[in-house]
Amino acid sequence: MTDLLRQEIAATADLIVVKVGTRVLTAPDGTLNRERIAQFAEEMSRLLDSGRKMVLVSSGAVGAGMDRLKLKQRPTDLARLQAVAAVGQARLIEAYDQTLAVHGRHGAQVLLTAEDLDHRVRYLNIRNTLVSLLEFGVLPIINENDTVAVDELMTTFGDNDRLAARVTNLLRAPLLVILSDVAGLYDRSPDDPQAQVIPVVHKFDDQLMSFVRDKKTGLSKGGMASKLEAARLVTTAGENVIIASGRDPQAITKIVAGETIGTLFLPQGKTVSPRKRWIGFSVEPRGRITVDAGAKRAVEESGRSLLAIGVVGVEGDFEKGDVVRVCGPEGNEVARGLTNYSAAEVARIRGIQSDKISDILGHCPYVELIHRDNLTLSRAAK
Ligand SMILES: Nc1ncnc2c1ncn2[C@@H]1O[C@H](COP(=O)(O)OP(=O)(O)O)[C@@H](O)[C@H]1O
Ligand SMILES: N[C@@H](CCC(=O)OP(=O)(O)O)C(=O)O
Repeated sequence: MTDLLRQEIAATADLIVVKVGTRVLTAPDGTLNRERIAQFAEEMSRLLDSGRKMVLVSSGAVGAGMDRLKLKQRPTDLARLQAVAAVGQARLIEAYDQTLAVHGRHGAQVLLTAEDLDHRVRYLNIRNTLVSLLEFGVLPIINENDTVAVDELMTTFGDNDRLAARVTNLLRAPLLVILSDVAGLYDRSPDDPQAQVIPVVHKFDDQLMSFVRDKKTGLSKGGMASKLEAARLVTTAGENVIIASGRDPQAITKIVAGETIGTLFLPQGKTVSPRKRWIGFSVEPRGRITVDAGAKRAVEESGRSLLAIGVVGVEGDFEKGDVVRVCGPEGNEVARGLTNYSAAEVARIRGIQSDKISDILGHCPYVELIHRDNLTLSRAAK
């Protein structure tokens, strides 16, 4: 079953986003592994030659910068990390480009921040640029813009795994491949000799999250938790993710041949429209609206718009047009949506019938607090 599925996914994935993490691209002392970069570039060239469109999300700027500046240890303070990444980013692209050129291909540097993807216009500009690069037969090589973004360098969450997921959703790519130093998602700590790779994940549940055994080290920051979050973002939008070992120099080639390697995460439901992907899986929400059980059902099960009458609470400092979380009475996120009213307005009209909104606010531009066309369910629709 899984093998047939893999073969079908491999055969139909005309556009593949590949994310390569720090652990694969750097030696244990943190410096850049140029041999691995050359292998990736060669593999990417072959796949481009075979007619697939490929996008690479590559970490490794800090490692490359350490090489250049002859640092033996990864800096721990932010400004120095950013400086090292700025030096290294140029080296990283150069290293990819050298091998790509041997195969008649070119790499293009694309540096992005989470905020770039929050803005609808910038988001569409990024999409247009990437699509044009693909039409030129060029390999876009994406990294977070470390000079301005601090998330990926310092925190445990906003890392290249999630950036890769957002780029996959932006391009509507059918497959995201995340390459790391592990063979896939293990059913227990990777250090445990009994640990087995889970070949396929059908559903995101609490048990899945319980397999995460991240130990934070100085090297990479995302860990398996952020890989699972990336997989959730992509599969909820209706596409596929494979986590596999980047230590295998043929990993992508094998995946494209439909071989059973790594962990395959299957789509969680129907394919989600491009605009709803942006709302649900790209933008960072600016606040939270808590709704009662009836409104939760209306949104989640009946696909209805959210009305003020079902709102019981509001948090955050959002404006009209911002994306907010919609949470049920127990606090669980039900959906994300573009709100028609600011946080201050929602606080005044919560629990109110729609025809009374203008009595309170003096105007009522919209009957719905969030229109259903602007709502994306956080769990896939059946
Ligand atoms: N259940 C698990 N299965 C596999 N790897 C896991 C698991 N839980 C935690 N990990 C850790 O996730 C690490 C990979 O993530 P990360 O360090 O962010 O690598 P990368 O630099 O490739 O992004 C592995 O080295 C492993 O220690
Ligand atoms: N952007 C930085 C850090 C990337 C990073 O740590 O990411 P990852 O290894 O994917 O968790 C770099 O290129 O070195």
